[in-house]
Amino acid sequence: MFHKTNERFGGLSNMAPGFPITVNNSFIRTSEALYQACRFPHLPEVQQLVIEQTSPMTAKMYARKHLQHTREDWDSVRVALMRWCLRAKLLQNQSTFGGLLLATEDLPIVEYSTKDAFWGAKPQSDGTLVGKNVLGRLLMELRELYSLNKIDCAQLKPLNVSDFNLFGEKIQTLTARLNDETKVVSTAIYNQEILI
Ligand SMILES: Nc1nc(O)c(N)c(N[C@@H]2O[C@H](COP(=O)(O)O)[C@@H](O)[C@H]2O)n1
Repeated sequence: MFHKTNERFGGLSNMAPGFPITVNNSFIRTSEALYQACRFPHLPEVQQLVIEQTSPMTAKMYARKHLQHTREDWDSVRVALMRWCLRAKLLQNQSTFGGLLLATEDLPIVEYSTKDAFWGAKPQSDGTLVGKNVLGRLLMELRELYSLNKIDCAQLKPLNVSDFNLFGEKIQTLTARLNDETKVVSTAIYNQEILI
């Protein structure tokens, strides 16, 4: 289970600092900011302000102010967008985020949340956690693919949804960061698997 970003597995949270993502040459501090920016592909100026926020929570709060302008199909694409944002976080932070994911071994991953029973699970009076835990499920899915070397560790193609844009331009294929040592090893294994 993860809750606060400064705890052992806090890096699994989209709110965790230290796992930046570069999209179309734009530096994005957190997967939360990237995910929230994806609400507004038709409003580059709102995306800019979301991404400029120095904390992921203020990025989310800023997006909240513009909720009424969220893309109309949001509810049907948000899980796929979150999956893609997590893939992007992993692609460009393999030695850190990838290491953390693998360190969870085969434990269940649950985001403890007092308010969000969709992405996470909420504590009940009997001590259990109840919720859809969609973020935890996506993280477990990603962990499985990553641990089985079933992920391309060199690049990530844009998601196949309409208007997948950042600052007025189509999101291009993302590439891994060159100084991410784990990537090199994982990519080699991935490529071997493809070649076999
Ligand atoms: N308000 C809030 N505080 C936190 O500490 C959280 N971890 C979250 N959850 C994250 O919010 C994102 C979803 O945002 P939407 O509600 O869909 O706009 C997602 O990253 C959750 O993990 N929320």
